[in-house]
Amino acid sequence: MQVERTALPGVAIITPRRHGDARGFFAETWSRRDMADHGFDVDFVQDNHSVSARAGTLRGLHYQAPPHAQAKLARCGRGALLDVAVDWRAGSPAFGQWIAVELSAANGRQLFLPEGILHGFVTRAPDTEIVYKCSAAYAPEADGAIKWDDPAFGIDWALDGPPVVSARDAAAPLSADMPTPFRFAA
Ligand SMILES: Cc1cn([C@H]2C[C@H](O)[C@@H](COP(=O)(O)OP(=O)(O)O[C@H]3O[C@@H](C)C(=O)[C@@H](O)[C@H]3O)O2)c(=O)[nH]c1=O
Repeated sequence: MQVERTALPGVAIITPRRHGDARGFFAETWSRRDMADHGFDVDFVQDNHSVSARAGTLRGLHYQAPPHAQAKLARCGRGALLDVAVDWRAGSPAFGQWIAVELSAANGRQLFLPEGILHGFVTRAPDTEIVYKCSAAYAPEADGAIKWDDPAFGIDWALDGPPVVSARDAAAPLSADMPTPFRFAA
């Protein structure tokens, strides 16, 4: 697998090797051994799968607060999406910075997010599917969201028009009104 570090410490683009043949391809989409060899020591306990019917559907920016914080490994099983990570760890050299990576069924890329990173994405094609591994179980009482268009972050979602968002995401607070519960650990 190929590992590309990003400007956010601990956030990486992972591209598994695809073994192509006349039938198609084979890929290991998650290997604990290979991830550990690259310095990612993470123990996933839950897999999530969502499908968004319309292109321009935006989910985020989401987190689970400690002690239920989640590292995630996301990939796109069908269609294409722009995956966004925002560093929300107090004391991080990249605090408040964001990156966006195109994940698609075609490019096979994955995005690894450590704890303390806000996660969101916008779909680029109808019926786009995302699957992601999480290092902590769902804990509704710790589930949180920050407004996707928070001016403190200034994320360029490259939208054509207003996105499709959930009622919860439309009403999410700004980061200025929600102190981060995360601390950066180098
Ligand atoms: C996240 C989650 C939701 N649910 C339920 C709660 C709710 O009834 C329904 C839909 O939840 P949501 O609207 O929060 O789904 P969604 O907006 O897709 O939330 C997800 O967004 C992306 C960006 C993430 O990073 C995820 O961690 C998660 O927060 O599913 C679970 O049962 N388990 C879970 O782990």
